[in-house]
Amino acid sequence: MNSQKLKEDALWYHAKGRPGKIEVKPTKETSNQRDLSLAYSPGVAEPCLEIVAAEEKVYDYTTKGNLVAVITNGTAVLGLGDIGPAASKPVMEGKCLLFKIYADIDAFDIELDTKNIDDFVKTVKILQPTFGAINLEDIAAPACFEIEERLRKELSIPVMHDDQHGTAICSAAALLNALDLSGKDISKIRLVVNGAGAAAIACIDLYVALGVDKSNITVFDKDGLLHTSRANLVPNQYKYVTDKFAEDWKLADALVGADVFLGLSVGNVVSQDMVKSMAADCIVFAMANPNPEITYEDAVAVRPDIIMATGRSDYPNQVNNVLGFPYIFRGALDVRATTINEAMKLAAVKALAALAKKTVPESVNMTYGETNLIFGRKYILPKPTDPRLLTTVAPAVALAAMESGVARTSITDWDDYDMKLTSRIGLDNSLIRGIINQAKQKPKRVVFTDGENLTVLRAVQEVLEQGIAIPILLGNAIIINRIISEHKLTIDRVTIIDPRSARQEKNINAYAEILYEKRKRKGMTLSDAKGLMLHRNYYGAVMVELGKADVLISGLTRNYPQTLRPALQVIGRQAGINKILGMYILMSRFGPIFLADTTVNINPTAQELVEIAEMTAREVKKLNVEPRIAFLSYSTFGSAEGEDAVKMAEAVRILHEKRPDLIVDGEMQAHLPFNLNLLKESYPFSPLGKTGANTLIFPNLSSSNIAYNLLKEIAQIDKIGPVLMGMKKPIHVLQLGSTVREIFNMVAVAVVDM
Ligand SMILES: NC(=O)C1=CN([C@@H]2O[C@H](COP(=O)(O)OP(=O)(O)OC[C@H]3O[C@@H](n4cnc5c(N)ncnc54)[C@H](OP(=O)(O)O)[C@@H]3O)[C@@H](O)[C@H]2O)C=CC1
Ligand SMILES: CC(=O)C(=O)O
Ligand SMILES: [Mg+2]
Repeated sequence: MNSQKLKEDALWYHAKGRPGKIEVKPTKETSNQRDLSLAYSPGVAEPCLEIVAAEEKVYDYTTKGNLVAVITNGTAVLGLGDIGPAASKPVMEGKCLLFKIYADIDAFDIELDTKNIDDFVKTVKILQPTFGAINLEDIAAPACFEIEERLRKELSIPVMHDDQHGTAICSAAALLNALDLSGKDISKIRLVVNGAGAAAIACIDLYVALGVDKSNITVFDKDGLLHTSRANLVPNQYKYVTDKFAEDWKLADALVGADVFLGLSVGNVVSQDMVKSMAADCIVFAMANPNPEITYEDAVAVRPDIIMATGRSDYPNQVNNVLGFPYIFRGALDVRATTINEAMKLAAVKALAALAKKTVPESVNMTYGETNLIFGRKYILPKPTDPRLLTTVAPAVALAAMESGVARTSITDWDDYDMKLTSRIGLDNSLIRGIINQAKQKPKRVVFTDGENLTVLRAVQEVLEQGIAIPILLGNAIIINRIISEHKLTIDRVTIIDPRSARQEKNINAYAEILYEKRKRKGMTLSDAKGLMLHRNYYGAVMVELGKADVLISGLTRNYPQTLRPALQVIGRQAGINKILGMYILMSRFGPIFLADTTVNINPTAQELVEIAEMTAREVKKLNVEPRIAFLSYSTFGSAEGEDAVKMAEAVRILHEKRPDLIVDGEMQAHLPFNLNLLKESYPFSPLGKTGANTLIFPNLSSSNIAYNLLKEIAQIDKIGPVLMGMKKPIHVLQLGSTVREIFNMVAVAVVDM
């Protein structure tokens, strides 16, 4: 993306809707007078009194145990420098967002308008009762060293300066793995560091703890080499002064023959010549944000043997503290640690380094558009979207806290902890990101029958921008171009076809012949077929049938069967398939939930439900998710009588016999596969007891349709669909009211679903 476009998009992203990136949401019901009298006066007095009697109870009755303050004074914001507290707020909100999406930690940003160390420390100390932990962020050295040290001493909750220790932990894991790949001995490497601030000094401290020889380290800041003669250094920096070289030694001199370069300073201060001069198999971590000390392209262009990393997500090897802080704090909070100590930091380093050597889940490969991410020079650390980070790093940190005696509670059932961690983060984002990336690899020609619809056109613009498909629009070109220009959309070089225009007459005649051949023994005349071909749903369907397009996206309509009819008449079902059916994907906090059949079969028999479940399972697998299927009912394992309950039980029986490879159970009430404690306790025999269900089969169309509409409206859950299954070619009908994002996601799924 070019920098002007990035600027526009980033500003729009931050300003749209509710400005900013985070909000506060109640976690308890507040719908009636009773709820309110519990939430607030008089009921609220009761937890207050409990906490008065035993202060630890604050963790049981309030958000404290899951609440982190992200605190800054805006003096070293990314590599932007001292931009002040207000301007730092977008970055701090960003950190809060990352805490939430990666580790389900609630975080508030607090920007303090002071550079006075005493005021800073005093303020944070006063804030202590509110929070479970303090994440200090983007506070410049040397003040940050004293601030952190004093707060760690004076507070009884964990305090970590992320730019120091989060960065040190992630880059140390990267260094261990890079040395492993280059076959170098940590005690012998020559390390050159640019930047002697918060991040750099903490990284060097940790590298030394891991075995780097202090006498092999040279450090530079804005004023040059950290030399024994320098008078303007603080004790933390003074640890790394040298007298081996002249005071005016330059970075370029130091890099000759160096094994490792660590950049935590500002962008574009390292040249290609400097990298060229480094030792064989050199390691370059250019970690300044947003612009690294040298760009990835420039560095690898001159050194094919390099192991290169930056802080950015758009190149291989992102070494960024986002791989650390969410999980370090998660582990610390979960055992109510009093601090984050060296043992916990080292545990995080080892967990991160080891995770990079494990087989990468398919969902992560898909997210990055890779076919096979594997430990090596371009993959030395896990990717930030890897869901295993939470279940790997947080337990390692929690265990280290327990073993080193700083935990106030312990975890005893680690399997249960693993399950709780998994359920904290839905896999929804990674699923759709994976699908989008897969679509980008092989974009297909998608014909949109509603080319004159603004929502469709907005989605088409997004499709073009992300390169997931090659759109073809059906509709009147004058109308379409007018909408594009009125709404300042950037849709160019797109094919527009108007079946009603004179230019299409030849095609209409040829396409009508196709339809006529298929329907002539079902009462259709050639003239009927010609008339129908003027309708875009018929015209689009024939395009797909003839291979002039790969996918048809039609709708937006309330009348689903009517919109589907042209596709059924022209394209028809896959061989051997008796049913077509629709599936919705709901992006829930439990991860993606697949619902079927939500669109076609009004009252399927047990046998038909078996077919629906098998087809749905196949589709879910195509999206790289292992289906775990629950057959839903008002009855659980025979608890109630009735035709529908018996039908569902019968379908499960058939499926157990026919497909022992599938994880299936039921009939069961809808809450059970999402309330694992209850399911395990009451029905320990159920194969869904361990992980719950992600694929829900409904007894009939009424129940499925009601369920997904209720869920999406009341819970405001994003949905994709309906994904139509069983057709010979990918045809999908949008529902009236589909949003731009829903249409875009539908296109991505349709492209992948071929
Ligand atoms: N990838 C990641 O995960 C992380 C990256 N960073 C990045 O590291 C950088 C530093 O952050 P942080 O340590 O918090 O900030 P600090 O302000 O504490 O430190 C900045 C350091 O860089 C030095 N510096 C500035 N300009 C130059 C230059 N031209 N040549 C050499 N040194 C220079 C400063 O020297 P002086 O004191 O003389 O001004 C100072 O020592 C930022 O770009 C930040 O985005 C930080 C944390 C995590
Ligand atoms: C990543 C980060 O914390 C920084 O660049 O400051
Ligand atoms: Mg930072």
